[in-house]
Amino acid sequence: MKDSFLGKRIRGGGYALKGALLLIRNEPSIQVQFAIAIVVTVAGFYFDITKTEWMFQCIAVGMVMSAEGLNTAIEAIADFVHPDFHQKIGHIKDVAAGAVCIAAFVAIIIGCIIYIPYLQAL
Ligand SMILES: Nc1ncnc2c1ncn2[C@@H]1O[C@H](COP(=O)(O)OP(=O)(O)OP(=O)(O)O)[C@@H](O)[C@H]1O
Repeated sequence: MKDSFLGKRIRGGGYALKGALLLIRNEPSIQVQFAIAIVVTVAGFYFDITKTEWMFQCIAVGMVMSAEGLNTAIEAIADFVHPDFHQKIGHIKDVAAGAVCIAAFVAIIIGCIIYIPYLQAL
């Protein structure tokens, strides 16, 4: 079982889960996004949003947190391979942060499309 196809997949899933927990425990930006995810989940139940809205909301939350996780990994690699100041490292980090910015911008638009009509109906 240990080195079987299924065993390797299960072990890989365990490492990935460990990585997700490490991000939530140690990364302030992920912690903020996790808190926002909880708030919008509560809002989703409060306003009784539709199944489609739940799907878009879940995709938006997953997209932002995944992008932030990858950004964190890229920053860690950049600092590991080149701990000193370097223009190229700055560019790499800016581009990685830019990806998070795009994901967050799209998530904000999705949030507005979902919740503005519910807020107007209050
Ligand atoms: N080694 C470096 N060389 C050149 N510029 C850097 C370097 N490290 C950081 N920078 C610049 O500073 C910005 C912030 O980098 P930093 O690694 O502090 O990211 P951060 O977004 O503050 O991440 P975190 O808050 O997760 O530590 C980068 O986007 C880049 O423009």
